[in-house]
Amino acid sequence: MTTTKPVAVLGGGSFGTALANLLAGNRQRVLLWMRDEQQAAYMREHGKNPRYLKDVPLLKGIEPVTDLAASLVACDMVFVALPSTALRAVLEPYADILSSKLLISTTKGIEADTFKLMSQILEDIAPQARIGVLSGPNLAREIAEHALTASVIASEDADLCAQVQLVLHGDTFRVYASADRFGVELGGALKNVYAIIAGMAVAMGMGENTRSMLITRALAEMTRFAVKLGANPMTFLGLAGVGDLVVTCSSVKSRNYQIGYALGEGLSLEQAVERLGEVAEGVHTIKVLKQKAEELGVYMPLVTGLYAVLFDGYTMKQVVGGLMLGEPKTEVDFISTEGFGV
Ligand SMILES: NC(=O)c1ccc[n+]([C@@H]2O[C@H](COP(=O)([O-])OP(=O)(O)OC[C@H]3O[C@@H](n4cnc5c(N)ncnc54)[C@H](O)[C@@H]3O)[C@@H](O)[C@H]2O)c1
Ligand SMILES: O=P(O)(O)OC[C@H](O)CO
Repeated sequence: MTTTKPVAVLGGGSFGTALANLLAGNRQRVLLWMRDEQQAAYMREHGKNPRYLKDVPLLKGIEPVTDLAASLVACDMVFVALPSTALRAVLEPYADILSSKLLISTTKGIEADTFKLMSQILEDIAPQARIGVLSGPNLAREIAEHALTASVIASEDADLCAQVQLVLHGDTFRVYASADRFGVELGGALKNVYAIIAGMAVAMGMGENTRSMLITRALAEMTRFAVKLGANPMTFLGLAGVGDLVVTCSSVKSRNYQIGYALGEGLSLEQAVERLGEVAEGVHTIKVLKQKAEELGVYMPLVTGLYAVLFDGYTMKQVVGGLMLGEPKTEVDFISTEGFGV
């Protein structure tokens, strides 16, 4: 299916590039917006991104551009693939133009001062816009290399979901719809924190039992937190919950995992971030999440442990000791514990 107007993708990084190719592969015209004119000029001339997914040819139909206002005016559907730290500042000046658009966030982060998810920021900026979230186990590199992939478009607006399915569905990319925007988006933001822990654990030589324990307890922890905020726990059993958690905690292609791996090798957080040179949202999320969990009184030992290692000078060994020797507990939160006394 092709729409008559081009589709806008905002962000010239890995995900913006992969998404633009996916859309162009479905014969959509794409305006791929980035802030750097030199980068856009290089992409127009060489048909490749000089910095991200460098070896992936850009498909015909993608126009790298730097005029944000003109790009937004030209399109009805806008995918946002900007870092969470930049999204509000970049888009706020264009509130009027954004009001009539379909805005789909792909950014998996949480705003520091407000604890808002990215689609909530889009709502703040353009309350009249139609808003959705695309999330799932979606490593940019694998999408660009046509690995079979599934994702979730989540919105209260069923027509928006259908339109996004139409432009993205293809031989290698399948899109499921969900009405639980909050749960889908929260899952994508929370899993980054656990991927840092997983990377760290791998660098320190963890076994397969340990990986399984970590991912499963991470799922329990993030679901407990999400339920406290009013989310539907069932969403966490889907692609945007456990699906994304598994891929991000298992893949060396995940940047959050790479940050954790570097920490496990003994680098400081600053060194790890510098070595990566790309966005790893979990580095920001851990701070606000720890604070929010305390505020809400939600038990999140993995989050507390990672925070202690990153910012309070604890060693991984001390934290792991505390976790393993903690008081005995029952397992799945949502099963009755009557008679267990815990
Ligand atoms: N890469 C993936 O596999 C993937 C998959 C799904 C979702 N995401 C999400 O997409 C978002 C973007 O990640 P990415 O992988 O593209 O990051 P990236 O590090 O590959 O690229 C980030 C891009 O944002 C640009 N940028 C930074 N600050 C900017 C600003 N103020 N104005 C305009 N552009 C700015 C950078 O120049 C760069 O082009 C993140 O929230 C990430 O969680 C990424
Ligand atoms: O590379 P990461 O760690 O930002 O993860 C990318 C995607 O979110 C995986 O679904």
